[in-house]
Amino acid sequence: MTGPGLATALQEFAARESILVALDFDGVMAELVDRAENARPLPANATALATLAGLPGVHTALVSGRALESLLAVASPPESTLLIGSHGAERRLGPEAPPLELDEEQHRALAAVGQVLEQVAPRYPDSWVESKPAARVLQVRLARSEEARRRAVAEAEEALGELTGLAPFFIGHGKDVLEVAVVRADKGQGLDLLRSVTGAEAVLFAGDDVTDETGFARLDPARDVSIKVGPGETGAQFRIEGPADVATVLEAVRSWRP
Ligand SMILES: O=P(O)(O)OC[C@H]1O[C@H](O[C@H]2O[C@H](CO)[C@@H](O)[C@H](O)[C@H]2O)[C@H](O)[C@@H](O)[C@@H]1O
Repeated sequence: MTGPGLATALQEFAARESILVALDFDGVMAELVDRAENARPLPANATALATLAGLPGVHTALVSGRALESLLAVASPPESTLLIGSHGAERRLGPEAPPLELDEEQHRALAAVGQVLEQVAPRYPDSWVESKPAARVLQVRLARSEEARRRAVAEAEEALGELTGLAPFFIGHGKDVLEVAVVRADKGQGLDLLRSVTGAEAVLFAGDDVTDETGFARLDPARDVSIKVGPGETGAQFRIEGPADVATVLEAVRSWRP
């Protein structure tokens, strides 16, 4: 899995009385796939998460850019697992998840953004637009070439730049996606919220995408553990190769629980 540095950090983390294990979904719990609705957690990751979720003093969470509804559908998380969706804009911290409410101006901005992306997508075969409660996402993973993916995103950004007179919207880049949200949220805020509602002494967070960097930045290396999954620049302390290594990390935490 890991170097000795990560093994030691996990052992120290697991020894704390109350811990939060928070995981990104796509590219961490699940391998990336062409269509978002087809992603599923690797069975070993799902089992390891469920085992941790049942231990005293262990809080578990999924912290995802997905809409909460989509996260629930693909992840089938344990009942007690806290959920952060839409990069922090949606939460399920108990049996009920309060619906995300947009004001009229935000609805108008979301519709305009959606229209722009819907105009760009057909020019790049097999690109499509995903709808989320507070965002629209141009999905270009299946576009013909790297150049086509780059052009689709650049074209969308240029057209978005011409929109005026709307409520603010926020552009984010993920893996083969351009995401435009009308609610400002990030995974760092999501982790802060989870830390405060759980009262956990220490937090482990694993993520694979640029959007996870705000989460890594919120962690304190003296007590928390941040893990980048896969390649790419990162501010995380540790790195593992891919989703297939996640279960090993979770099992290590379980094995060192007092
Ligand atoms: O924060 P995450 O849980 O990693 O969610 C981020 C985005 O996940 C989805 O897109 C990504 O996964 C898809 C399925 O593997 C893949 O096809 C796509 O290229 C990836 O970017 C989701 O569709 C987005 O809305 C999320 O923001």
